[in-house]
This record gives sequence, structure tokens and C-alpha cells, in this order.
Amino acid sequence: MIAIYPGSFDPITLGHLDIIQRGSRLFDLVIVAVLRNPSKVPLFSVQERLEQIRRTTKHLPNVEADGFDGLTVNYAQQRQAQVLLRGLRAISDFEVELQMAHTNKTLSTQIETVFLATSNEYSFLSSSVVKEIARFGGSVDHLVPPHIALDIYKCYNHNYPTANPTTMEITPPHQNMATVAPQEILQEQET
Ligand SMILES: Nc1ncnc2c1ncn2[C@@H]1O[C@H](COP(=O)(O)OP(=O)(O)OP(=O)(O)O)[C@@H](O)[C@H]1O
Ligand SMILES: CC(C)(COP(=O)(O)O)[C@@H](O)C(=O)NCCC(=O)NCCS
Ligand SMILES: [Mg+2]
Repeated sequence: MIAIYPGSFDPITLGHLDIIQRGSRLFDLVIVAVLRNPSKVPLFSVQERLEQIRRTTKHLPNVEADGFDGLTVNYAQQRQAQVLLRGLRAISDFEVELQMAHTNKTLSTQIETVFLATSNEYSFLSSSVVKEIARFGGSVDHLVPPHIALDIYKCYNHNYPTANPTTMEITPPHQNMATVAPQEILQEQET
């Protein structure tokens, strides 16, 4: 059975990876599908997000990443998928997700939405939270895979890695954030 895991993934987090890994044990193939959404201004382009997802899931042979336009159910039909995989973190997710699942059911009765409950340790985690922390100079090392953290630090101009000129020791980014003034980051984002 083929499952589509649709979303924005801007960027992929450890919460997403947890759903993907658990989904990959339930389905023959999990397609992580990034919506090309012209109405959102993302931090990473669709191409960058697809590369991030591919690097993050390269240990999972039955997982692939792809971009799509238009209705998710149409994309699912095109990929011969029977399931839309989604994660549930909180009641707030439930309301939106139930509406989405019902809407999709009216568009295609053949496609079922399957929800996986978040793992406890990721119940607070979202791409937005990750971006907000990084934007104000905080560490996201515990929230995303290491290569994604580096991509994010680059976007927000965190000085990473830096060597102490005397000892030549590398300072991890979260110990070095005082060098990044939040106001500078915001100004750069606005330009
Ligand atoms: N920590 C998590 N645990 C379980 N499911 C999650 C988690 N984070 C996201 N998901 C699920 O992944 C899917 C794709 O979500 P999405 O790309 O919107 O990520 P997000 O973290 O919610 O980002 P954003 O903050 O931009 O909304 C949704 O079904 C969402 O519920
Ligand atoms: C992409 C997504 C799954 C939502 O992703 P998100 O959780 O990252 O916001 C949803 O917006 C979607 O399916 N968009 C494509 C248009 C569509 O099919 N709409 C009908 C279902 S609401
Ligand atoms: Mg979301």
C-alpha cells in the first residue's frame, strides 16, 4: 500500500521524521509530498526542502520525496496511493485535520486519511517553532537533523562554526548567539 505524506516541510523537523519512520513500517512506500504553494512565502524553496527531506530519509529505502501542485487527492491518484498520512499533535491539529480529511473524502471516496499520534517528545514541535527560535538566535540542534540546523543557521546568519582565535576551539552556535542581534536578523529578513 502506498501512502502520501503531504505538507509544507519548511523545513523538515524531528517530528516529521518520526511520522515518516513510523509510516515507513506500516506502508510499502511513503511519498513525502511538498506542496508548491504560491500563497506562502517559505524559508526554503521547494527544491531545497526536497533535498533536505531526501538527505534526512536516505536510511529509509521505501521513502521518497516529491513536489506537487493542485489537489492532494489528485496527486495521490496519479501516484496510485490509497492513503494520506498525517500527524496529530493537539486538539488544534485535530480540528483542522478532521476538516481536511472530510473535504478530501468528498473529493475521492477511494482515498483514506490515516493519522499517527505524535510521539510525546515532539508534541510541541513544528517548523514554525523551529524558525521562530532560530530567528531570535536560539539553538535548534535538538529539534531538527544536524544538516538542517546548519541550513537554518545559514539563513539567519548565525556565526557557525567559529573558532576561538586563541584556543582554536569551535564554539557551538547556541553558545555564540549573543553575536547575532535579533533586530539585525529581522531587518535582513525584511529587505
Ligand atoms: N511534531 C509533530 N508530530 C506529529 N506530526 C507532526 C509534527 N509536526 C508536524 N506534523 C504533521 O506533519 C504534517 C505536515 O505538517 P507541516 O508541514 O505543516 O509541519 P508543521 O511542523 O506543522 O509546520 P508549520 O509550523 O509550518 O505549520 C501535518 O500532518 C502535521 O500535523
Ligand atoms: C498541503 C496540505 C496537506 C496542508 O499542509 P500543511 O499541513 O503543511 O499546512 C493541504 O493544504 C493540501 O492538501 N493542499 C492542497 C490543496 C487541497 O488538496 N485542498 C483540499 C484539502 S483541504
Ligand atoms: Mg502545520
